[in-house]
Amino acid sequence: MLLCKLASIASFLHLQEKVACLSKVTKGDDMSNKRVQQQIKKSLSPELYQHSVGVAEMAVILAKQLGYDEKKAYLAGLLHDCARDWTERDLLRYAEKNGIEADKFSQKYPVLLHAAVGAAYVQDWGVDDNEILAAIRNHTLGYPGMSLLEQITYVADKIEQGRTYPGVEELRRTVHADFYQGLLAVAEQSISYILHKRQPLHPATISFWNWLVGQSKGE
Ligand SMILES: Nc1ncnc2c1ncn2[C@@H]1O[C@H](COP(=O)(O)OP(=O)(O)O)[C@@H](O)[C@H]1O
Repeated sequence: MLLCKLASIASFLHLQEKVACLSKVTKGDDMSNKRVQQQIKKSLSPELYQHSVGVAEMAVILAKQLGYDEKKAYLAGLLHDCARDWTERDLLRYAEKNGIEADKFSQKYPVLLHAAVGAAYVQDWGVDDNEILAAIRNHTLGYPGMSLLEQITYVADKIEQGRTYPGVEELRRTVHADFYQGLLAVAEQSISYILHKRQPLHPATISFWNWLVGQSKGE
């Protein structure tokens, strides 16, 4: 009888241990998320941090609209510009040291490396979700066949609440009415902006545009 009671107490304690362990893992996730949030706040200028929070919040709105994981969308948005404040020299040096390919275009315009460098850099903070890393890596140039999280981050970057350029309100309306029409309109706006400044367009963005147009025509 006593043995039986002891056994049931032991099994109860074992269960409790298991529950405690499980909640530690969950807590650990929340804590590491918190740590990442503190890291990013420390790493950015107040303006860029505000933009990043804006992108994270808009990414959550879009994730809700599209039925995507809101936590992942938030983190991708928050971290997307983590290397945007770096100097050209630091971007080039980091890329070289970490085996990040700087194509001819990026060698000439190293600011474009902030996306790929950012995706490598956040791994030091423990961010290892491949979808989030890809969303950071591709948020500036785009490419054909972007994943949903990459598209969300790309769009959120251009229409977050802090953006005030002419036409942004209309873009927000289009995105919320039909995300894919909105994506096309956002890409059109940001490509036109670069062309208007008479700047060259990265080849990945040309392919991205051609893909988007094809998609919109059902090709
Ligand atoms: N697809 C592209 N091709 C060539 N240059 C680009 C492209 N996208 C952005 N740029 C240029 O890179 C710089 C930084 O881009 P980005 O970080 O997206 O702008 P912002 O600081 O407005 O968010 C800008 O000067 C922009 O003109």
